[in-house]
Amino acid sequence: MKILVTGKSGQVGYELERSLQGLGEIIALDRSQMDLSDLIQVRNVIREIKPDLIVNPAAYTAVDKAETEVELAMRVNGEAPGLMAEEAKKLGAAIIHYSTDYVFDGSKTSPYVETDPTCPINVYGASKLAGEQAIQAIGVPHLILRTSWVYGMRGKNFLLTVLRLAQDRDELRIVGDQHGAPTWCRTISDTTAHIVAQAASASHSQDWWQEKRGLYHLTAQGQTTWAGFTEAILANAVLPKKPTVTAISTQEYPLPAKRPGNSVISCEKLINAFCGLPTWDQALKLCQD
Ligand SMILES: NC(=O)C1=CN([C@@H]2O[C@H](COP(=O)(O)OP(=O)(O)OC[C@H]3O[C@@H](n4cnc5c(N)ncnc54)[C@H](OP(=O)(O)O)[C@@H]3O)[C@@H](O)[C@H]2O)C=CC1
Ligand SMILES: Cc1cn([C@H]2C[C@H](O)[C@@H](COP(=O)(O)OP(=O)(O)O[C@H]3O[C@@H](C)C(=O)[C@@H](O)[C@H]3O)O2)c(=O)[nH]c1=O
Repeated sequence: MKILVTGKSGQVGYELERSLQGLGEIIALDRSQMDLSDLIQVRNVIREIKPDLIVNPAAYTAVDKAETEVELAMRVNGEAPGLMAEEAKKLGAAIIHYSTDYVFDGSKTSPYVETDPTCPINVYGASKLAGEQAIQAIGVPHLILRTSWVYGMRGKNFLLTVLRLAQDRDELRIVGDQHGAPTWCRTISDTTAHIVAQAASASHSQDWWQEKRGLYHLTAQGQTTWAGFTEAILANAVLPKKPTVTAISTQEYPLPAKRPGNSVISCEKLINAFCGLPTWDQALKLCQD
């Protein structure tokens, strides 16, 4: 099986290249080899490689910048996934795509399930929702995996921001009224590999995709706030001196893009269909080990 992975320098893309080893011929590309803002290039690269499966973690993820780069965010997150799905369909291939908790407005008081209505409150969320809908409209075998608050030991993420700020600050003032599940990028890549292995070992691949295709939530289990996440990061870290953490309200940390208050998404559907998931604090410890 030939597997095309996009965005190989990103957090999830980097881990996917490792997690998918042994499941087929992995062709992992970075932005310079396949730029999702160049739809003609995307089409040509897919036609040249002719993958059996496209795994697409590449995305425009700069949440605040997206508010002013609307057209670019929409092309990369909204249009390119639809084009990839279209090309996959022509090849008889399947596509696995990632989306976000930011497709919701965060007003629900319990975890969001896959059938809950979406209502993004920022451009990034709207662009990711457009990508989901574009794939769903094509009628190709697909999995859309919505995740949240992704971190790892490389790239740009909240964990590394906290460790950097901790070096020269006595106090970290962090939002404590947004709730979600921090998710290690390796949890996402390993779970994806588990699913791909299951699909590959099915006696009738088409029946497997027919049965399993669709939208799933994939995050670590349990929930916290950004302030709670910060406390846990600092507790695991070995530092000469640790700053105190003060939980503040969203209004006290104004940013260009709005964030949902409740970002917790239920993973029951994925757990029942595929495999279990670690709790966010277990995974964080492993990541920081
Ligand atoms: N990060 C998070 O907190 C969350 C992410 N997600 C989703 O999970 C998926 C994986 O995210 P994650 O790995 O964390 O994201 P990262 O920001 O770590 O990586 C994104 C990757 O996409 C690449 N990329 C950006 N623009 C383009 C482009 N025009 N063409 C090709 N590649 C491009 C980046 O390239 P370069 O390295 O050159 O910049 C980078 O390698 C995405 O779909 C994201 O929307 C969902 C919830 C939370
Ligand atoms: C650095 C810092 C951030 N914050 C707040 C701002 C924000 O509400 C929260 C998280 O900040 P960030 O800007 O890192 O997070 P953000 O970019 O909003 O993260 C999101 O990224 C996209 C890609 C997703 O899909 C989401 O699931 C989510 O992970 O922490 C503080 O309160 N104090 C601080 O010192």
